[in-house]
Amino acid sequence: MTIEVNPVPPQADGVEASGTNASQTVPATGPTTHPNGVPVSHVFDVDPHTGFMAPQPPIPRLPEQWEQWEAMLDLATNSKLQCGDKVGLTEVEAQASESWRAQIRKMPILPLSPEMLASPVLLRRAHLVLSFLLHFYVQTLPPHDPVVVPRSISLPILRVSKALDIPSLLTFSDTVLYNWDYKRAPPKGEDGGAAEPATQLDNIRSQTMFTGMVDEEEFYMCSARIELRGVEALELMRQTMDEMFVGDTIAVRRISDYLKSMANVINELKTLLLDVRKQCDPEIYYNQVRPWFRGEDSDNRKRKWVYEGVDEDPELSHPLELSGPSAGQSSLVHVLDVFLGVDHQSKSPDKPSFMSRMLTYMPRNHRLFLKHLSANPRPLREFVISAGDEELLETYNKTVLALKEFRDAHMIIATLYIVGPARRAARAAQEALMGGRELPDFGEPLKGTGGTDLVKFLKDTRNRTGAAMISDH
Ligand code: HEM
Repeated sequence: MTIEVNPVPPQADGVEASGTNASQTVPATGPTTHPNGVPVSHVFDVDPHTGFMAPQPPIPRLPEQWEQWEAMLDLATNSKLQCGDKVGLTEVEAQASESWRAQIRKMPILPLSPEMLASPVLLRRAHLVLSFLLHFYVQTLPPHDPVVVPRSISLPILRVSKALDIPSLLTFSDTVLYNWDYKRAPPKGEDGGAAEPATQLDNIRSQTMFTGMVDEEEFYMCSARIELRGVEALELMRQTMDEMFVGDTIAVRRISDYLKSMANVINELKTLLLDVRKQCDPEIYYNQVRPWFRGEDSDNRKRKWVYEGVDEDPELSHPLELSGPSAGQSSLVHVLDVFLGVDHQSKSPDKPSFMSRMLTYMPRNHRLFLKHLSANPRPLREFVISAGDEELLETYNKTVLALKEFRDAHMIIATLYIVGPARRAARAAQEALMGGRELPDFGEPLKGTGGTDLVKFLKDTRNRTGAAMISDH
């Protein structure tokens, strides 16, 4: 059970926790507990209560020093800026965008300060704010203009991204993991402390959005709920790995029970995914929310994104690839794949698979956690094969089936939210152009925000999941 892992920084063998003040290091492989008793997950910023989500609501605003970034983001959202290629964009809307962009170009290049560089919490909010500004800037441009990101955004976002070791554009961590708050203060839990976030799935909201519409918020919160509900799967995974370490008959029974529970959790993740339909309208999502996410590789006109000033700073380099945010960057789903032994490796050696490309878009410590997990010397799938236990084999297969069914549901959602609206938008555009004559087919396959040929890609990942099931003869 291995996954492809892109190059990681030198601390891969001994990782510093960035979400806490902890400075323990752990080896890159081994059991789920560090020799000095610290759970491995703590070191990787995987919280026992919120998993890959920030353990507490992230800071909603940067300190005064960086107020200009926050103020420009407020201005963009309050002015309800519109994408430059929106059908029927009015002159007033185009001018509002141009005036906002002119202010961005005049904004000074704010330095990061040692305090920010030492604080993951500040860096994450800075990445979030700057990447929303970046996407507002790029996507409001007139469709034929070149994409030149002004220094006031390009230099700080490149520096912040370098410090966090993630790409310099909007990622899943900006829209979901580090972009949440409670709607109301959480009630008290049984122990008198605040109730577990995983019990508060209907009590969470987004902090920052492009449109402020409920459809956009529900799109982010659907993923957030899946991350929080998935925390139980992470715990079951940990318990399974500890039992595999023991490996006797009692351990096999326990693992079987843990896998049964995990299949139930994955079934619930599927329900949470399908629930996105309750408050996120597919046409609104496709036409008004999704266009903001486009990265360089899903630009309709294949424009390059030029980050102004990058050549003037020897510490910086031009980004090599820029895919927009996708829940394909959710570490939780990758972890389930790795744990169950689903193989997403690319079959062509010089072309990394989408799944392995998406690792580079995840927070560094989550990427390292995946690397740690995939280096596990006792993978579950092999354990199940060698145990030769009928019940264990059956529960393992049922858990893999649950993940495959999650992906079946995901294909339904992608069809509903992208394929259908894309057809309708193309038909409407053609009818306007051709006075209702017969339409030609799509010239190119539909692209996901992560730049994939989405229909083929999603079918492939679904089929690869099913292929992990073990036949019993
Ligand atoms: C309206 C909701 C959603 C839509 C329209 C959607 C659409 C897509 C598309 C088009 C892709 C192809 C990759 C790309 O180019 O971006 C993708 C990939 C992916 N999405 Fe979603 N998605 C949605 C919600 C979710 C949620 C809530 C999750 C779970 C956290 C999720 C998990 C994934 C994963 C893991 C992949 C990688 C491919 C795979 O593992 O099958 N998606 N999604």
